[in-house]
Amino acid sequence: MTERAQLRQARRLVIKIGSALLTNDGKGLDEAALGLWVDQIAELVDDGVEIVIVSSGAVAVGMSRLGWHQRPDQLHELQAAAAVGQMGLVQTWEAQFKRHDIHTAQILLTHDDLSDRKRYLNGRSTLRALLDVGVIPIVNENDTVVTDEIRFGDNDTLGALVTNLVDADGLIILTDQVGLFDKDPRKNADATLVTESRASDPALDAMAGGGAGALGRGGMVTKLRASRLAARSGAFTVIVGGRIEHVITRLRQGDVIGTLLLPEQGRVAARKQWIAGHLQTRGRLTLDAGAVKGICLGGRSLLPVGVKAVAGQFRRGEMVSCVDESGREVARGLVNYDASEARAILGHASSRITEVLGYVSDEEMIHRDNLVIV
Ligand SMILES: Nc1ncnc2c1ncn2[C@@H]1O[C@H](COP(=O)(O)OP(=O)(O)O)[C@@H](O)[C@H]1O
Ligand SMILES: N[C@@H](CCC(=O)OP(=O)(O)O)C(=O)O
Repeated sequence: MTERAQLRQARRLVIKIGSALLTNDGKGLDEAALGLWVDQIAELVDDGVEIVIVSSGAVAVGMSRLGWHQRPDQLHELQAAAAVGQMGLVQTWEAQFKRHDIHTAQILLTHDDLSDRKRYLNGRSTLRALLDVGVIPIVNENDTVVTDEIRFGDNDTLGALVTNLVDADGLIILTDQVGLFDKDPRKNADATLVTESRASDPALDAMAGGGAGALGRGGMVTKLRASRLAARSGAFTVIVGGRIEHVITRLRQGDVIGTLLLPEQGRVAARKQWIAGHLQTRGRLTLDAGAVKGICLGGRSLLPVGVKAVAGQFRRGEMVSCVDESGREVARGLVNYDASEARAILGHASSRITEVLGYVSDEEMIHRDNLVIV
């Protein structure tokens, strides 16, 4: 498979759109451009792709609504502008998606939300619940409450953290340049486009050092850093020009536009490493000998039939420890059922889950992609 085919196969994508692009370089919200992206995103949704949008532009839209021509230095003025602009931003997203009968939801996050374990999990469940019912979350930083120290600093990082959070296949960063160049194209006429690279390649650091535009905050440095963060959960990143005609549709078709930055490891390996490193266990499943053998030696998923006991209180998607009958931990993984459901279906064949619970979420108690053997 060529690397661009990953875009054709993606089932869940995060699309981040920068301020300069959304506001047509500060001339107010570019509703026409936004409408064109929405049309293309609606096609992806039709195709079964789940989409999360990370939309910058609150400060820029607020500035334009308030008639401010220069980005203020004072934090409280920035926050005020963001509060005004966020209204315009979400109204526009909502109205544009309504044309396609697609609902949107506003999600405002701070760095604190993603570093606090409970809020992280809550944020994750909310986002997943929205995706499950076909709603498109429109995410931005919660500019009203953040202070200097806890600011993400830029929405590129937020986009990558959301990519990790929802376990997306990829992050698409739409910006005002057609992609990452080997030097800042606004200052160097001979700059050439990088079409594909490993996100981890150190040679990229020197290329991205050119600073940001007047409205954007991060420039390419934060986009590169975002691609490395996204790579931690095995996701690819594309940095691409949002003004390229049919940009999202063309990316989906596998066209070579923009800069594709690839993770070092395959998705499953990276995701397992990320799971192992990031999550604490919330409960314990005791497995019978057959299940231990199946998951440790056979690389199988854990089915309810192999579970003998359930301890602790956990929700769907949380991390549990799997122990053998002597209590020795053999694996950890993200469980598909909450604790009470798991207690109800333990020991049962997967074909009986509907009979026992009245519904079935997944055949597996823990899917093999979400299991780490310890
Ligand atoms: N190597 C590079 N390739 C492309 N753009 C670069 C590079 N170095 C710096 N830049 C600058 O990064 C800007 C995009 O970042 P930014 O202004 O933060 O946009 P956004 O609002 O989309 O996040 C470009 O306008 C460009 O001037
Ligand atoms: N939360 C801010 C984000 C600013 C920001 O990161 O902008 P950008 O570098 O254009 O993605 C806003 O909405 O204005």
